[in-house]
Amino acid sequence: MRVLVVTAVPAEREAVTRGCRRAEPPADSAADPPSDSRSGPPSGPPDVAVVAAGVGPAAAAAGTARALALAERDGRPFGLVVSAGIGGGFAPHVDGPLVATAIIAADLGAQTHDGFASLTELGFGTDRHPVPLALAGAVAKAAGAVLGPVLTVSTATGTAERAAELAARHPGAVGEAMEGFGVAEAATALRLPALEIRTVSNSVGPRDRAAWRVHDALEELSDAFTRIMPVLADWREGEST
Ligand SMILES: O=C(O)c1cccc(C(=O)CC[C@H]2O[C@@H](n3cnc4c(=O)[nH]cnc43)[C@H](O)[C@@H]2O)c1
Repeated sequence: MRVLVVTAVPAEREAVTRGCRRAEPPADSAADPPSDSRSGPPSGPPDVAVVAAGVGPAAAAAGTARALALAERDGRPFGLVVSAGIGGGFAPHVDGPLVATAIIAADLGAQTHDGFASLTELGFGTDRHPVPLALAGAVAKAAGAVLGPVLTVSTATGTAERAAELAARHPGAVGEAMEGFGVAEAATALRLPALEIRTVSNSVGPRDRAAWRVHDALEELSDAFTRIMPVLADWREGEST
């Protein structure tokens, strides 16, 4: 199965690519026969393509849609789409990897007299995409990641008040970034499952660029992909979500 990984910037794409290349192939089927017929023989490493589509949900959606369409045209369709990169963590998740249990557009909607109304609440569509939960759980286990909703914003949070507002609206949210919902929108348009994995570069809250751990987060992103490649290799489209 082909996997499309979409990042925002080239540095994230290169980190993911490094991680994929380091991954050991799954155990040889001759040495380790499958434990049950359902799983079938272990497959080889997944065919992973990594693209840097740009920062923000619109660039992410456009870049994902383009990559998916070209693959369809070439007769080499993708079976899974992953939004990956650095992101902000909601306390206490202030470092390490995060895997989305839902991909939520947190500022897609309208300001009303009663506060923010999401696209879903307005009746104009959806503000959230589900993920294949069994796969997300297996990916999180392999990566040592925290599971929870990951928010997509067009405006990165820069105050404690905004962080608290988002956390109150989305109980259990573990992270914030700017591309996941765009990637998931494009994947959903082609009826493909989507995941989001982030490694925390900063805490969601007061703007403090000096406190960002971008290099560490990129190294952790690379390591996460080394760890999850065997999981992606053995996942079959249409498996229980
Ligand atoms: O200049 C700032 O204060 C600032 C604060 C948060 C994010 C940015 C970005 O330009 C984000 C660009 C890029 O990184 C991802 N990212 C990383 N941390 C966060 C975050 O806390 N909130 C949203 N996005 C974040 C994001 O996915 C973008 O690709 C600048």
